[in-house]
Amino acid sequence: MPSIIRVSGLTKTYASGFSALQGIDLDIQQGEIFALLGPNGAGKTTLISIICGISSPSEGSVLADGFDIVKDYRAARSKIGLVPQELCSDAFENVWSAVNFSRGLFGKPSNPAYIEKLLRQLSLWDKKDAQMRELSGGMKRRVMIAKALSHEPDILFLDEPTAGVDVELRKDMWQMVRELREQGVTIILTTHYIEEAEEMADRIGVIRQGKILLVEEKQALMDKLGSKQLSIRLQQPISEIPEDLAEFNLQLDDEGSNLSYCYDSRQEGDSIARLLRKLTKQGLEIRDLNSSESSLEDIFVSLVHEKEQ
Ligand SMILES: Nc1ncnc2c1ncn2[C@@H]1O[C@H](COP(=O)(O)OP(=O)(O)OP(=O)(O)O)[C@@H](O)[C@H]1O
Repeated sequence: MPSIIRVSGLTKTYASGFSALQGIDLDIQQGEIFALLGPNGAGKTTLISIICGISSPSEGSVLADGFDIVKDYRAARSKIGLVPQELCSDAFENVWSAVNFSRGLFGKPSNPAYIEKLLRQLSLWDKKDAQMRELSGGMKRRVMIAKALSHEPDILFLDEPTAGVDVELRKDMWQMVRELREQGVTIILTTHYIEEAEEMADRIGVIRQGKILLVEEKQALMDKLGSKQLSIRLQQPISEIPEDLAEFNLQLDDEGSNLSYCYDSRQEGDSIARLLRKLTKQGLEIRDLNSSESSLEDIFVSLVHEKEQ
């Protein structure tokens, strides 16, 4: 797939001297949902602000659909819609005007049919005459999305789209984002909800302290770093792990009545079968078995932690 955004050697040093981005290289592919995942202060908003032309880079370059965001600012910016982290709009303006006005800002000719389609798609059509102050938080967020899409961009940035949003609305937002992708819009979202990245993204980039730690297909990331755990409940508690089982990565918990076996799901081979045979040989009777997979959250925490060392 071709890259629709190409970030090369991007750095950002704020006037305070703080270095928020330190040599970012990143390619976003056309038509994907890309999640930029990182803890608070990692540099996500700074990166998005530069790509969207709100903040200027210190070094490096960004191409949006082939246009340089500094040299060809207008052309690059017209390709991009941004839903900022903070909801900002005029409380007394009505929905239709707010969205229509945003389109005008990009110098696009008025297109009421497109705005109507957009508002219908975002379930805002019946609110088109309502003032912003009359809307619920979820509706306001949808208006922000409509504003960001008003000039028909190919790329949509969503900065923390579901921060502080309840579970139901979050799921609606996810559905909406998927539908946009089906229409060919490339989506880049920042989040620190790992669940959101797990649920939505085709690829995930992890950023920390102004550096990209990794970029991977979501599934590959989960397969690559995913470990599994097998919980073995014993009929009778034991006081220590028998020496014969030393080769396995076992932990004894729950007052001796549970053995936890941690293994790499890709390299498991026949170790579980061997472990179970050895348990039987030791005369340990099994009451129950339960296996669980590590989530993206576990992976993320271990990754960020690992790089800190
Ligand atoms: N105008 C500024 N001047 C100086 N430092 C800044 C400025 N804006 C942001 N920073 C610093 O740059 C770092 C990255 O901030 P940024 O907002 O990009 O992080 P983030 O990953 O979006 O965080 P969050 O998840 O909390 O929104 C932070 O340490 C922040 O304090």
